[in-house]
Amino acid sequence: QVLWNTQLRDTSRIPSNFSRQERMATIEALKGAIQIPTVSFSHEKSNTTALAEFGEYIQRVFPTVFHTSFIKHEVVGNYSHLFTVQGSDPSLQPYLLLAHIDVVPAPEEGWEVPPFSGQERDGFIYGRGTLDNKNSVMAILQALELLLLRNYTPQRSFFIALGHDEEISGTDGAQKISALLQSRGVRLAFAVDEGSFVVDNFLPSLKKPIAIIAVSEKGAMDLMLRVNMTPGHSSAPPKETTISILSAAINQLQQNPMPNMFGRGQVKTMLQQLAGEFSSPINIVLRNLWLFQPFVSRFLEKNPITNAMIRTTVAPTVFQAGIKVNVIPPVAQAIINFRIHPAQTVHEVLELTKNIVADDRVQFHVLRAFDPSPVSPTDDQALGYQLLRHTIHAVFPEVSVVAPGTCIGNTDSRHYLNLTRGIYLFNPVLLKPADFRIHGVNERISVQAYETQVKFIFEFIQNADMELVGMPDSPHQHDL
Ligand SMILES: CCCCCCCC/C=C\CCCCCCCC(=O)N[C@@H](Cc1ccccc1)C(=O)O
Ligand SMILES: [Zn+2]
Ligand SMILES: [Zn+2]
Repeated sequence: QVLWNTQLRDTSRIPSNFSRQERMATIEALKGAIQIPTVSFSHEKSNTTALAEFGEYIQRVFPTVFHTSFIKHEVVGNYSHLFTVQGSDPSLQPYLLLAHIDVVPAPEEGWEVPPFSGQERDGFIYGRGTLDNKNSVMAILQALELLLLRNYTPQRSFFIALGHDEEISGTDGAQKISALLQSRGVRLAFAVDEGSFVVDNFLPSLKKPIAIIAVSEKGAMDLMLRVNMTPGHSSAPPKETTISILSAAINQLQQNPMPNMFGRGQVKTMLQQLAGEFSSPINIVLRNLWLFQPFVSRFLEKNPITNAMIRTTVAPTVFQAGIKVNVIPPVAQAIINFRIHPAQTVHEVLELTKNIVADDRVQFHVLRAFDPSPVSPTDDQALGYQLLRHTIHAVFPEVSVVAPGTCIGNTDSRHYLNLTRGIYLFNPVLLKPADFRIHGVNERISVQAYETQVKFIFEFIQNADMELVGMPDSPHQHDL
């Protein structure tokens, strides 16, 4: 167990108490950020005007961050932002806080308020980006602004990287920032990005909120399936057409899911650590997975999020075929989006897919693919994990267990694997099942949850300066 020195090195810890005026300004700043429609539509199309406006907006809202002598601000890839916060103790390895300023499109249908209005209703701020991921962009800068206004000077250096194209790959933003840091010889102690939450009532028999820190992220593959045939007159159709052959291939994939990998990823460890949080008899079941593993793994398949944690998922997302009502279509093609379980590889999933489809008339074209990310350490020496765990317990006293998990989506963080093996995906936001609206309609964050996120980062930055007894870079180890 890591021991925490109860005192800060210089005993000048700043309490996370904010005035009413500061809290109001914090909420208004987030609303203003939501109102700038920084939408990434595709590689070819993003709202660059909004991305540029967002850069000006953060300068206006966080003047102290931009005018502090030990903070350097750089624009990378035209619209991404890198902040270098120089700490006073060069013996401490720096860390990185990540977030992204772009959002997915939000057609107005189904929204209770316009998606880029940032309106507040019943204690919630609504809008595209309130959870993914302007909350993090704004909370990081807000917490730093508030610390600087209280004359905070960090001991451990850190970087803040705000990508502008996470929703379409991160190749112009995160990838370029990462290359820039690498060219400067930076090695990071750890990085923290979006990708998991504090969840309440996520499973019916969980008694209290739990915090899941994702320590690995799934791989991905966009696979195009294509069928070609000689076109003909629809009045005399052949027994099978390009559309029916392709549909049958997709149906095969839906009827034959990828194998259940429970026991070969983070989920088993996560459930074992959470066992005590469940009421009886589930706690008994989870304490005896040697016996109940088959039952538990089948249970997890029933919920789309837990199912995604235990297997490679297969989602047909694009289907194109047909050129005219009376022409047998010459081509039918579909894109299948796979999210690859950490215990599998792109190669394995591709081979499995070909075997499941088992039809030579279907061609396979890999459009984009990457393997799952390596599992980040969670042991006593893992500074990033321990700092998050400690800060979670301090800021979310209602959370009794912090457990490692797997991120079912992808984040900018994979572009930083060249700088650290300690990548932790955690958004310090408490979510109830009704608030899982990322990429959906009526995305929202409660005012309280956002204020807590700012408080969390305010505490986290200070905790990163705290003396961790037994950590490799503790400069005071010789005192022990
Ligand atoms: C007992 C079980 C507890 C489980 C708790 C689970 C809590 C977390 C659940 C879900 C969190 C999902 C977060 C996903 C973040 C993904 C961010 C994102 O949308 N990224 C895009 C990136 C991308 C990828 C490919 C093409 C374009 C963009 C994505 O993954 O689609
Ligand atoms: Zn995101
Ligand atoms: Zn997203």
